[in-house]
Amino acid sequence: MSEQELKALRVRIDSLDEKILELISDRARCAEEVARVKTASLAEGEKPVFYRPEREAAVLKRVMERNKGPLGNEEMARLFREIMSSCLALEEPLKIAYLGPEGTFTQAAAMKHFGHAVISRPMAAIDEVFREVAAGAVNFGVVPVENSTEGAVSHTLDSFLEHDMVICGEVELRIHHHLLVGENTKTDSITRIYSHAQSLAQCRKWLDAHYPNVERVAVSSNAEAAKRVKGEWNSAAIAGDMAANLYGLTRLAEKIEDRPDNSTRFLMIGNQEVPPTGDDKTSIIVSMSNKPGALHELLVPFHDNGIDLTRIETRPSRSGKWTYVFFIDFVGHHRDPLIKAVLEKISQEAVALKVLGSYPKAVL
Ligand SMILES: O=C(O)C(=O)C[C@]1(C(=O)O)C=C[C@@H](O)C=C1
Repeated sequence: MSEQELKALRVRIDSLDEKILELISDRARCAEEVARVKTASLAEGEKPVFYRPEREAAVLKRVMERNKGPLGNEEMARLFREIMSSCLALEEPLKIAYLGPEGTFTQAAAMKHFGHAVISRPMAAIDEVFREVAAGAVNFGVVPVENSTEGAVSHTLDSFLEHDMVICGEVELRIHHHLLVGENTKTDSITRIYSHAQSLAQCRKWLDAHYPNVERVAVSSNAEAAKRVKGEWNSAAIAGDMAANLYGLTRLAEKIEDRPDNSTRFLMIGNQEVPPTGDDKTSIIVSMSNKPGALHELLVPFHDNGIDLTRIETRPSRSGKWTYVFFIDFVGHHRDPLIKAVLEKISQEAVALKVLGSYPKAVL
């Protein structure tokens, strides 16, 4: 390519950037107007609801449907995700609590869902995320709920039994783990590997093959593991890219998870009900009486009405020995007439039924 051609293309890019800049500013001004309209139409004592997950899902879907390339749909939606995040911040900067410390996959999930124009606060434990939301100190919380290799995150499920929360969104993240070391680590003298218990389990086979005699130490998070390694010469950590970059660690081995499709699903928790979008999921907790066929009775209405169950998990109820609750996710919104009828049928048989929330299926 000649210098001349390159120059001409850069002039074109500059002119396109100017147009994009103008359009983004126009859009931001529109969001400010939206905020004004939302605030003006309030009844006495009513608070404006700036964040609208159902609208955000619709905007991102529309972008993906209309995208003609060459950028891929996900890439384009990520750009719009950030534009919308900044527009919302003009209306009201969202406060988000997540399972910290900084550098966890949960933080990455929070950014993927809400974008970067939020005020985010790392919490030391899942229960603290729930408490922060319940206290109204933040608008939303982000917690991991299940991993495709290791299954349910029981702390999160148990926290739903103790707190009244509304699930308002979900996001899935591909989880890649690396073996990380610090500047001072003697790589042939590693005697200890730190990570979160779930991550150690997700890399079990790799560790058995490569470090069979090294002590595996479970700590509160992957980011905490990365932090510890910085100051020690004989240890390594298993963590992801965010933690590696944050603590300046080197990747001794990359993508060491046993399953290449290893993914974690995260939930957004808050106090806000989300209206139907036509492509939603619902999460419920049900407890049945301890009698033969109880689980069958619970599942029949879903089967009879052709409702797609996406997950079912059992946990001790914590209110009696050998009694259990079921966490069920299914496709549909609790306001859909068919789903309403199914939930009514189940509640006739159940000891208790609680709808944790209906929310748009993850777009990104
Ligand atoms: O449509 C709205 O209600 C808006 O507030 C605008 C907007 C946007 O930028 O598109 C911003 C925040 C909401 O969460 C959803 C959409």
